[in-house]
Amino acid sequence: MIRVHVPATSANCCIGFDSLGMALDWWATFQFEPSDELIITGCPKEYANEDNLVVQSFLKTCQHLKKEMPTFHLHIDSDIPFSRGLGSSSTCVVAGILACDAWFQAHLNKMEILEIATDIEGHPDNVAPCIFGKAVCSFMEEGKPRMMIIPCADYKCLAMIPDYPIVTNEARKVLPSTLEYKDAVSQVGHALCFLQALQVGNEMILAKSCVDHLHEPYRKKLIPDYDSIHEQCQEMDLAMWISGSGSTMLAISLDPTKLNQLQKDVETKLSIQCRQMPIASKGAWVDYE
Ligand SMILES: Nc1ncnc2c1ncn2[C@@H]1O[C@H](COP(=O)(O)OP(=O)(O)OP(=O)(O)O)[C@@H](O)[C@H]1O
Ligand SMILES: N[C@@H](CCO)C(=O)O
Repeated sequence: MIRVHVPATSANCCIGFDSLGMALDWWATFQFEPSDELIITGCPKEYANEDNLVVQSFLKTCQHLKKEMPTFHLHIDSDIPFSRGLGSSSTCVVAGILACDAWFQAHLNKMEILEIATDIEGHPDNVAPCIFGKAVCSFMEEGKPRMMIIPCADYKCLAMIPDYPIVTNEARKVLPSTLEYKDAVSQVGHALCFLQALQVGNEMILAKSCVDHLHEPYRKKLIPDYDSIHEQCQEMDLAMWISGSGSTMLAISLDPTKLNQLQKDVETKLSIQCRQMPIASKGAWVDYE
């Protein structure tokens, strides 16, 4: 039996649209056993068929390795919610690729895995930290991802998870096609300072560098609770962003008491479910039985 353990991720991190993400210490497990036919358990019925993203990612990896697609029993054990901006689709993609690699003992290296995963997801910002852990920044060069791992100071994360989904494809349709030059200049400055503050643990600069021009101004309209949470985070000098394409919002801090206070307010005043976790220091991994 092959078991793949895969972390949730928070992409964009405010200023890094499609190019920055971090792995969260919140794990899903995907178990694969040989079987005479494809069986999928542990997920809603509508996903229990060959279109399942895990199965499709396994198939794509078979094609890459020039191997026949085997049949297996896939059991998914995940409480990472769908379409909430916590990288649930990336967990499926990375799990399918790693399982196929393990099945055929192909020993793909992590960059090859990232290339296949990016091809499937369309952008590397979730799949890269899912594979490598920590925070990862990336860009695309002639269709291939280039990336750097960013070691992070000891930040804790608070995920504030509304009870409504936002499908990534829909959330991409609200984005503009052009950007003012002055906004591009502002974005570069904020992004550079964000990365440095993330590494060295400068919480004040991290909070101030959370100003985005690429997606948050457009997507916040899809999240009715954004404005009040954003306002409270600004008052508390807390870094906060729309996680992935939403609807989750993530706040991070070195000081757990600040996150506890925010969590209490968000749960009681807005009835939004919260969960705290550190940044995951490692990425997806496989074990065998
Ligand atoms: N446990 C699961 N079982 C089967 N399919 C899943 C599972 N989790 C996620 N998926 C697939 O991923 C899709 C959700 O992807 P989507 O990109 O909309 O959201 P997300 O990955 O959760 O958020 P984001 O990309 O913003 O972080 C689902 O429609 C389904 O196809
Ligand atoms: N960068 C992606 C992450 C969600 O998959 C987006 O914001 O659309």
